[in-house]
Amino acid sequence: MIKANNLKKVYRVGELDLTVIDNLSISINEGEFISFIGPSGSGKSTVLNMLGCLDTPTFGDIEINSQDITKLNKTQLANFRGEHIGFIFQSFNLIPVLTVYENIEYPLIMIQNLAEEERKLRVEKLLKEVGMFEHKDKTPDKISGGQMQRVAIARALVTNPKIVFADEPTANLDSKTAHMIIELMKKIQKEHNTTFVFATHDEKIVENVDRLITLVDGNIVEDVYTKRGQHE
Ligand SMILES: Nc1ncnc2c1ncn2[C@@H]1O[C@H](COP(=O)(O)OP(=O)(O)OP(=O)(O)O)[C@@H](O)[C@H]1O
Repeated sequence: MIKANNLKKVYRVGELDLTVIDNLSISINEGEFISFIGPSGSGKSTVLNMLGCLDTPTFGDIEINSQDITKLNKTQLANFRGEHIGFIFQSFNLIPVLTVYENIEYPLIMIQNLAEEERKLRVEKLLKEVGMFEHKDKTPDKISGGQMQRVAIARALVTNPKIVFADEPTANLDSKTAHMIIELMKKIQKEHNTTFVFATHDEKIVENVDRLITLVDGNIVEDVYTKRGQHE
């Protein structure tokens, strides 16, 4: 489903070339619940952004659903991302002037040309799935952080992506809410066979994934299937 070969990412900082990812290769299978872990600055977000088509590698290639995305131009890449990939961020990134309903509907208007009735069906189904139907007409300032992340999850899923990337999705949530959000993502993974790829420091996510990939200084130093992944 995802195959990355010899990825390298170099940032130009002033006069210096800073190599933050160096010769990284990885395969991720359909339906995996997987996380990148590692110290701050080890390159987790950089890898997630490249695999998720938000950023491009300096060298190397990435294949997603048999498409080499490093061959696509900017517009093609944005379209590909809209069709195949969902993103969940630490800071939720909801649009403040739109209601909960409109935030979830937004990718369908922007990316997929769907009839209004089909949009309504999809948005309402997801509102129910993430437990936010009764809050659908509120703006983000009227709901809690956990509820905002539920909306962000629904927004990430509304285009029916096969892969969802989640960068520190629980970092701004209290422990109990974080737990509920992880359970919600696990449920979605099981029911839809959606691949979830996390970057996190959160032990609660680490305890729940099938596979853990440890990054240090932009390299994979460990790639293990957890007991949960082996037995289920
Ligand atoms: N746009 C950029 N320009 C220059 N350097 C960058 C840029 N983005 C990230 N870096 C550097 O790349 C390295 C990896 O950063 P990255 O955010 O991917 O790490 P991370 O493991 O996700 O860290 P954290 O756990 O703190 O979020 C860091 O040294 C960071 O300073």
